[in-house]
Amino acid sequence: MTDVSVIGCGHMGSALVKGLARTDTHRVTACDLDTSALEAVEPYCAQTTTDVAEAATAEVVFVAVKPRAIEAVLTGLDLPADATLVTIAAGVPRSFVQSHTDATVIRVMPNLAAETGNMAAAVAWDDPDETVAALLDDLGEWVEIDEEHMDVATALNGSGPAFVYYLIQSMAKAAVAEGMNADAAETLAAQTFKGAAETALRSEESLEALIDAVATEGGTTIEGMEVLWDSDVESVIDETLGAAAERSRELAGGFDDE
Ligand SMILES: NC(=O)C1=CN([C@@H]2O[C@H](COP(=O)(O)OP(=O)(O)OC[C@H]3O[C@@H](n4cnc5c(N)ncnc54)[C@H](O)[C@@H]3O)[C@@H](O)[C@H]2O)C=CC1
Ligand SMILES: O=C(O)[C@@H]1CCC=N1
Repeated sequence: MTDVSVIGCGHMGSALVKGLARTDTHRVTACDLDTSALEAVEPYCAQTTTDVAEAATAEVVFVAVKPRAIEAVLTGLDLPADATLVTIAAGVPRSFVQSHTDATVIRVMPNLAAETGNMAAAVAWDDPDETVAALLDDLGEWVEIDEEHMDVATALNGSGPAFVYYLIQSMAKAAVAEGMNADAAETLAAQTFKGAAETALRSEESLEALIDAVATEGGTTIEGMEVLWDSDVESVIDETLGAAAERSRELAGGFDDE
């Protein structure tokens, strides 16, 4: 049983609390200044508190407040050297967080699918931490990266769910334009993303081979793929991730570690 606290139970913090509640190997303290945020997570955790000192006794402390609020939280958080602080804030360097705490700092870029155990997370740490690795395993899939790639991870898997929702919506809209009922179109589009993602994750085949497997010779898929290959979709996606990554770099510019 790992004692975990989550400071900041808004969109991302509450997803972490709910995701951790899916297994019974954690004792979670949820901390927020906003009592309505705490009420929303109360059924999923051992205790809720508005007092950051109560959250400071956990073995692993997730800080899940907005980047602009992180300095105030760190200043009020007195963690011992044997604690681990996990920072998930976009654009906030690990060195900045480390300069405010004696705890070991691990930087993670998670996403909202933590709530359902389907999170994609990028992790930057000095040394692998088995306890944090086990927590992340419970929340979904994670990969270790160098911190210099955190800006692009923030764009790819942190912001990524929003981009994917947009693509699901676009495919569903196209089906509706062909006359399909909107609910049916959204279910089919979303489930198609889920199924394709599951295959992409589990298959040994390359993505090109997976496309080929769908595209029967003389069939329908190749007609659609020709449109995609001839379009500027790839460069638009490149710009989309580029803009989000650039914003992460801009945010980082507002923090220094002194
Ligand atoms: N929303 C998302 O999809 C993702 C967010 N993140 C990161 O997670 C962090 C939180 O983002 P969101 O959940 O979207 O923001 P949010 O605004 O939904 O939640 C922030 C929460 O922190 C609480 N808070 C503020 N000051 C506090 C304090 N001093 N003590 C305790 N609680 C305090 C607020 O009351 C609020 O409930 C950000 O740093 C963001 O970069 C990372 C990955 C994905
Ligand atoms: O939009 C944001 O800044 C946060 C970080 C990644 C996803 N949401």
